[in-house]
Amino acid sequence: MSCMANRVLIIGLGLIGGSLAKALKKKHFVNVVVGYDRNLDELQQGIDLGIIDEGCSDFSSAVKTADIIVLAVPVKATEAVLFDIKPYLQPHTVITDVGSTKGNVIVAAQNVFGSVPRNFIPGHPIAGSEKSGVAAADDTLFVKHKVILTPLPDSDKSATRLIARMWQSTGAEVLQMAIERHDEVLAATSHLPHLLAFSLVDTLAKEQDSTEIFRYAAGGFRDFTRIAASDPTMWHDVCLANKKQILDQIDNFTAGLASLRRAIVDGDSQSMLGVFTRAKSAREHFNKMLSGTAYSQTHHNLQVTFHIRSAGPLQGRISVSGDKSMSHRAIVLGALAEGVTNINGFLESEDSLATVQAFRDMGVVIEGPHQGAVKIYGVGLHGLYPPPGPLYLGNSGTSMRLLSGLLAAQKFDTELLGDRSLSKRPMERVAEPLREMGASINTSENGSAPVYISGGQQLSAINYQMPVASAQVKSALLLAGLYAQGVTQIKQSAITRDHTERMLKNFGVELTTQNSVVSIASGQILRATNLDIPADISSAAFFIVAAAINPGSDLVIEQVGVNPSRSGILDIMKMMGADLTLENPMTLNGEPVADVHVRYTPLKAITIPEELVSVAIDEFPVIFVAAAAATGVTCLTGVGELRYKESDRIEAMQQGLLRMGINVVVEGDNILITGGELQGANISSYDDHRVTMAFAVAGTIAKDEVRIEACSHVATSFPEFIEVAQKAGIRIHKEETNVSS
Ligand SMILES: O=C(O)C1=C[C@@H](OP(=O)(O)O)[C@@H](O)[C@H](O)C1
Ligand SMILES: C=C(OP(=O)(O)O)C(=O)O
Repeated sequence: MSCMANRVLIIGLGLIGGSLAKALKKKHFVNVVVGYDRNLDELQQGIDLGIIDEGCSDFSSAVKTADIIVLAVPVKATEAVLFDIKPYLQPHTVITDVGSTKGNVIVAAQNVFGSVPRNFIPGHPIAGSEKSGVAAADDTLFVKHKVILTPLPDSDKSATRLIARMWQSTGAEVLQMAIERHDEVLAATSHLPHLLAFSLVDTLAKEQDSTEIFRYAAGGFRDFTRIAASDPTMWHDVCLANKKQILDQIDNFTAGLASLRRAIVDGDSQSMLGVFTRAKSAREHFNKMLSGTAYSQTHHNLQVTFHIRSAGPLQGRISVSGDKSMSHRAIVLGALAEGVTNINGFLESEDSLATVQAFRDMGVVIEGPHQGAVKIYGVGLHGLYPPPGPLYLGNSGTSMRLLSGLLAAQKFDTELLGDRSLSKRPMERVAEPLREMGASINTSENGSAPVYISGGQQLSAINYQMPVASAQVKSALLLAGLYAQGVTQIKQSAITRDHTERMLKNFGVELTTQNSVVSIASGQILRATNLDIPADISSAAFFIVAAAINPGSDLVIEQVGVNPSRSGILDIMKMMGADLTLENPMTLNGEPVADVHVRYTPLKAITIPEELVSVAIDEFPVIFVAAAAATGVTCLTGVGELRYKESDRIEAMQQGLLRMGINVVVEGDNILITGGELQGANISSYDDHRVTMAFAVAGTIAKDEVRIEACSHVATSFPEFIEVAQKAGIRIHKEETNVSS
């Protein structure tokens, strides 16, 4: 089989055949594009418009000389066309088709040839338009569209490659699928929506006052029914060709609609909201999951670059968004509670939204977030439903680890997936103690995601000495402990954030912490509550450092959570000489909160005490920047955990600071940073939100512009970073480049 093609014969010059002809000619994929159409006017138009090189009105010579034959005819006509071309087919000729159902095309080939020829490679371009005819041919129709090839197990491999290359030359992305799967998937994603559009328009058109209805039909109706203008004959054929799969999908949809109808009849708000809130986020979610990118960014083709110039003083009062750790926990505990939990101050970031989506996938109705307000209809400890597929947790380590603990105790199986960064992070640190409790949980070969959890295991309490200082591990075990027989005890080697413990108490759960051992007994019920989430100290940290290093600054960051298990940044900055005061202290749902007031004073280098590492763990990227701005050599030890975050944060900070002219020496986990004058530079974000924001702060005191590449990840924890930074007086702007064009 030759892998080159000289002549392509396209049988059927409709929209698809015509567009393919035009694209192949434009890309010079072959020397000659020959067209055939029963309708001689169409054929003549194809020649006149320059869409084909040659037209033929009888098959014999065109088929004999073709290297590739594309059947671009209605699926129902496939058998007749194959029969007609059979006498002239040459052994080397590769045949393909463009039909939107594949099972029947295979049957047609069997009927004509006895068995499917090895060089017949069925295909289906997922592209189209409600327009038809060769005049509508568009050579860009397939660009960035998918084409599914469904070769049989014994199909010729080089023939498959040739057809794949043909489609790729038109700009399409080529995939392969088994025939049955193709027909099932298409029934759900293409055939059902078309039938719904036809049926809706037909039903409304039959109403007596249909003219009125259509006159006032708004955009929603038009969007939904656009495809009802598609070719009726083609859709008639599709329905017959893919009957079983289409009927299954209609039944599935009818059942869904019937249950929505029931909810409306019963005035069952929770069920109605369940359908609407899940559907609202589902499209976005699946796009993210398929592209392996972050969760809620709508413009994932945009490359975001930050530009920062040295600022004047930072002044005034700012507020930063809600605490990420508490936002995750509020969703988890609200979902497990009995009753309705209202949250205010919820962080609407990629990570916390990943947790929201996971619980929606497990049947929990969650309204919002809307301007920080979220309402969760708790389902109780045993009310979660099996999710319809893997739970996709984007970039969020907290979601994956906390959920591992919770899901290990459920009756159903789950699979947890993450993006590229999360898929590299260690998950055995939660899997291993959960196994000790009796969980059935597997991680990948290198101990990371995907995490597979088999449900239906009765867990037993353990006494666990944590080898790493990790609030995520502790929290996972506390959640599992809610279900495990006995009293689960977790001993910490260092202080880690205790938001889970504090928040569980808000939900009425009793637990104790004594001599760094946290104990929780199972059999307790969580009762819904209302929660106010304070501003995130980890986000405030960027402005604390920025104000501390920019002469003349006087900045207040309002209502920041200053829980001592999180406030290491304040201690470290004070030790370095920063002028920092806490004002208006208060308590919100058991969490200490205060306004943080920072005024500029020169910083001096220190040796950071190791016991402050775990209580400032996420702030180290920006602490590196404070050290770069301080006089002298700052020493850090025991920060190895930084290597297991969204990036290797030691490496990321060292490389970036070196580019800015700062001497950073790393020996194992010991780091020496010599303060100095920072230069402008191009910096890589390492796709890490905290690294990005830390270098934005470094840019405020650099001599020349700092440019940070790939910054969209700030949405992981702080989507409004740019706006807040500008408000504080930082000269930062973002440049967006469309990488798809
Ligand atoms: O429990 C939490 O919410 C978090 C704990 C920390 O991780 P480790 O538990 O891995 O230290 C921290 O780095 C992360 O940003 C949030
Ligand atoms: C490490 C972080 O988060 P997570 O572990 O949830 O991904 C972080 O926000 O810095």
